[in-house]
Order: sequence, then structure tokens, then C-alpha cells
Amino acid sequence: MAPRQLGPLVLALGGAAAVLGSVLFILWKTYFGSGRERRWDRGEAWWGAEPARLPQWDEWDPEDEEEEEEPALEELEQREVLVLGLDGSGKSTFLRVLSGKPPLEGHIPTWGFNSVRLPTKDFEVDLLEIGGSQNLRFYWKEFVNEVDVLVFMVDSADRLRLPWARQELHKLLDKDPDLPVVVVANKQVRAMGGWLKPVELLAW
Ligand SMILES: Nc1nc2c(ncn2[C@@H]2O[C@H](COP(=O)(O)OP(=O)(O)OP(=O)(O)O)[C@@H](O)[C@H]2O)c(=O)[nH]1
Ligand SMILES: [Mg+2]
Repeated sequence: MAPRQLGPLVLALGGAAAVLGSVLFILWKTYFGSGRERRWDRGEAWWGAEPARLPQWDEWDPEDEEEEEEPALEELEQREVLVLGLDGSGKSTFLRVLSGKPPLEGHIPTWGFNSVRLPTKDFEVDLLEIGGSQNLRFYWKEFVNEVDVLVFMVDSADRLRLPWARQELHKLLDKDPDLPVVVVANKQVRAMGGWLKPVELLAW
């Protein structure tokens, strides 16, 4: 029997998914520039650095190199944090609460990006959520190499979907095994009970 032709609907859906992925990636690049590639290592510290201005040939003086001053810290310090997790795990709420806003009552799915910038004493932190619905999870892995830290949000009360959450986390770690990860056991205070405590989540 001849293979079935792909229907126009399937093709349209595939095209739409590809376009969405490209748009997400372009937005990311526009927002964060070239991400971790901007950093350079200097002992224990790692900063996003402005490119240095090289002297013209006729103003070159080898002694200048020794006199160069350390770059100002306030120009350099920046951290990028990716916040991922299954749909409804609480990523948007987490970002809202961190930026001092009250949590929303219902679940309004994030269809793309959601971000906040938090100035701290020593550096500026950009937190970026990518929606957790199934069609967006495919794109998560494209972003893990671009950030400094991954926050992985888990709905501790959603025991049924814990294996999915774990599978998605492992896929991300396969992509970048050295990425620092914080797993948040969210939704600990639920009237119905039955949630996983953080220690249980560690063992799971
Ligand atoms: N009880 C309780 N509810 C929470 C908590 N965090 C989030 N929620 C609720 O969970 C629902 C989903 O939260 P969101 O923050 O929108 O989830 P999300 O991970 O951003 O979901 P997507 O954008 O679809 O990936 C909302 O109704 C929140 O009010 C929490 O710590 N405790
Ligand atoms: Mg969201």
C-alpha cells in the first residue's frame, strides 16, 4: 500500500511550529544578545564584557598594556537565568512574585516568553520563562547553552506528571551537563494535601 500523503492541516501545523520556534529564537537573541558567549573567564569570576577598543597602530605603546585598568564592575555584571518546567508548574507566578507583583488567581498559559530583570547589589539578573505547554517544550533545549543557571520548576502536587517533568529535565541536562540547576519544589502549601516534600522530590 502506498504511504499516505501528509494532509494540508499537518503541513500547516508543522510550518506554524517551525515559524514559532524561529521567532522565539530571534526574540531570545535580540533580548539577550549572544548570551554566555559574551562572558570571559577570569579566575573565579565570569562576567558579560564589553568588547575592548583596540588602539590605532600609530598610538600603540607596549607600556600601555601594563597600565590598563580593571574594567568597571557595574558595566560587566549580568546573569541570565532560564526558568523552565511543565505547564502550570508556577513559572510565571514565580517571576511575578520575585518582581514584587501579586500572584494571578488562574492559570494563564505563557505562549512564548515572559521575562523580568532584577537588579541586585552585585549584578543584574535576567529571568526568562519559556512556556511549558507541550508544543513549546521542544524549543527549550535551544536555550540552555545560552544561560548561566537553569531554574526548573516542579508542581509538587502534580504526582501524575512527575515522570514527565523528570524526563524533560534530563533532556536539558543531556544538552548541557555542566549547567547549574536549581529544582524548585513548588506548590508546597495546598489545601488538599498529598504534595511531595522537597526531600521526597530529591529522592525521586
Ligand atoms: N497553591 C499554589 N498555587 C500556585 C503556586 N504557584 C503557582 N500557582 C498557581 O498555579 C497556576 C499556574 O501557575 P503559572 O505560574 O501560570 O504556571 P506556568 O508554569 O507559568 O504555566 P505555563 O505558562 O503554562 O507554562 C496558577 O493558577 C497559579 O496561581 C504555589 O506556590 N502554590
Ligand atoms: Mg507561564
